[in-house]
Amino acid sequence: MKLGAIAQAAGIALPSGGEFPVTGFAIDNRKVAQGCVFGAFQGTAVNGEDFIPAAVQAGAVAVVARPEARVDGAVHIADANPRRAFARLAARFFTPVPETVVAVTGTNGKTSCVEMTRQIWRMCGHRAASIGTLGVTTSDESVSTGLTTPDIVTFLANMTGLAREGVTHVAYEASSHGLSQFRNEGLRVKAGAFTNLSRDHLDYHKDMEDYFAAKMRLLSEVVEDGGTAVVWADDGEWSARASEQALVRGLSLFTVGEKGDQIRLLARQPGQLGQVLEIEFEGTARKINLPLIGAYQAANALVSAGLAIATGEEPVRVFDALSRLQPVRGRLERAAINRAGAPVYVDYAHTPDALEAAIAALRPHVAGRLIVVFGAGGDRDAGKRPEMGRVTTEQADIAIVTDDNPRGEDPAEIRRQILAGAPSARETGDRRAAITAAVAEAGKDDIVLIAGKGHEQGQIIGRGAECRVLPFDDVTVAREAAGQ
Ligand SMILES: CC(=O)N[C@H]1[C@@H](OP(=O)(O)OP(=O)(O)OC[C@H]2O[C@@H](n3ccc(=O)[nH]c3=O)[C@H](O)[C@@H]2O)O[C@H](CO)[C@@H](O)[C@@H]1O[C@H](C)C(=O)N[C@@H](C)C(=O)N[C@H](CCC(=O)O)C(=O)O
Ligand SMILES: Nc1ncnc2c1ncn2[C@@H]1O[C@H](COP(=O)(O)OP(=O)(O)OP(=O)(O)O)[C@@H](O)[C@H]1O
Ligand SMILES: N[C@H](CCC[C@H](N)C(=O)O)C(=O)O
Ligand SMILES: [Mg+2]
Repeated sequence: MKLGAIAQAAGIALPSGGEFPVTGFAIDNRKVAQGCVFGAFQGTAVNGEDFIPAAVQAGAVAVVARPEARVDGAVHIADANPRRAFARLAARFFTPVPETVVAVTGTNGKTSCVEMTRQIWRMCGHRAASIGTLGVTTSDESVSTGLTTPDIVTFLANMTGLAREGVTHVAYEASSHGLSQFRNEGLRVKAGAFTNLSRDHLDYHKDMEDYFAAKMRLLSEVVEDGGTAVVWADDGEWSARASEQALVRGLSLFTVGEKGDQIRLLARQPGQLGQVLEIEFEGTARKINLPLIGAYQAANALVSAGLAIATGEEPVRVFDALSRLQPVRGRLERAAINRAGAPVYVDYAHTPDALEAAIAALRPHVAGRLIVVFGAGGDRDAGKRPEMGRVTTEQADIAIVTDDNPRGEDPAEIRRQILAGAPSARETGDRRAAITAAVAEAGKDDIVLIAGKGHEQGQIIGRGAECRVLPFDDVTVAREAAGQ
């Protein structure tokens, strides 16, 4: 494909003709091959513009960069927002792409929703995939990309790869980092979902308004004209504002929840291994036997149903599929039962709100004590740490603070910050020791919740060149602690 044709299709002006072929796109000079278009972006760690000469040396034929950047020896595609311009160009290069694409944003529930949406589509007979924290997942396999929202080149290349394999439906996770860095653009996104907003990532976003604005780009720009916004209606002001954003943009609005207009949750009865949901859809009441516990999983299942309906699935088949959903890896996953008979759950709660939701999900099942083992990641929002401590000590019976990916920080200092909000909590830095102690202590009426790492397979220690990932899997450690 010639650069001129790509630029024309993307609606981007070129300084010269562009009568030469493009062989690929790269945002890292180390990945540039002869004939590539290089995107030079100012990052949080380094300035990509510093790598323009190296990229040209490696064969870049064009560089997308700010007008003030200096480009010698290649076409300078100047744009005040180079990430967006690059994404638009790259999206013209990577074809084909799956026909039906939806995206999910929100603080918690993105991974769960994209995975449940994938499962519903599959049960409706489609070849479907999801892209997010768990990686690129199809019915056959799951391949990690390392980030929730991969970089734009990986993202589009994956989309094309999936389309070539015959995948027609993809649900992807749009993190706030991904949205603000234009890591997922240029596709025809038929529907976008908003799950909720609560404290996270305030190391990256200035404040909650800034964080919300990043998420709202999904509804204001990424979803295609005439598309649908599926909004969880029960998150107060944030839900109201997301709905308003959808209407201002002229999207169809599909709201879900107790306050939902399209799928209304009328009642929820927790059972031993699942729950019965009573819902109303288009004036008809229905009962759904959801084989997953917790209000939060009910919310995610209904948002996912909304996405499937918004993309044309038969509502009856969609609601039927909910009763056959498989658990999402590391989300309230029952990892083991200890010798006394106490179940041990692993969950990915790593925000105050998620801890509250995970504890609330288990509470109806606890006759004795709920023992929670948790920590907070290093080099991430520090302000959430005391809040995580406070919520957990308030809602659990025993709270044990431990390490969760300290990265470049001193783990003792992270624990100290959590403990500032949780003076009554215990402290055991070594995660294996903390899990082992919790599992050993649980009696037959108790439940253990191990929060924060979910599906993760490693403990990240150190930063930059010093960074090491020590193998660690909460589920395996829980099983070992339970003698299984
Ligand atoms: C803060 C953040 O989001 N950083 C991500 C972002 O980096 P950045 O654009 O700021 O890039 P940078 O490292 O400063 O480099 C600037 C530019 O120079 C280029 N470069 C850099 C070095 C070099 O030798 N040559 C070169 O060309 C880089 O490719 C980049 O384009 O873009 C990079 C490429 O896509 C990501 O690898 C990087 O993720 C870092 C490792 C990270 O930890 N990100 C986390 C916080 C993250 O993104 N998390 C979210 C949300 C999680 C969730 O809640 O689910 C996610 O979507 O995963
Ligand atoms: N709808 C929800 N409401 C409140 N809490 C939720 C909800 N969905 C999930 N959670 C909590 O958040 C945790 C993470 O869920 P999930 O992985 O689906 O979210 P995510 O948005 O993808 O997270 P991340 O930002 O880390 O990618 C769950 O283990 C649970 O504790
Ligand atoms: N996507 C999330 C994952 C957090 C998981 C937790 N285990 C941690 O390391 O903080 C983040 O990057 O903030
Ligand atoms: Mg996720």
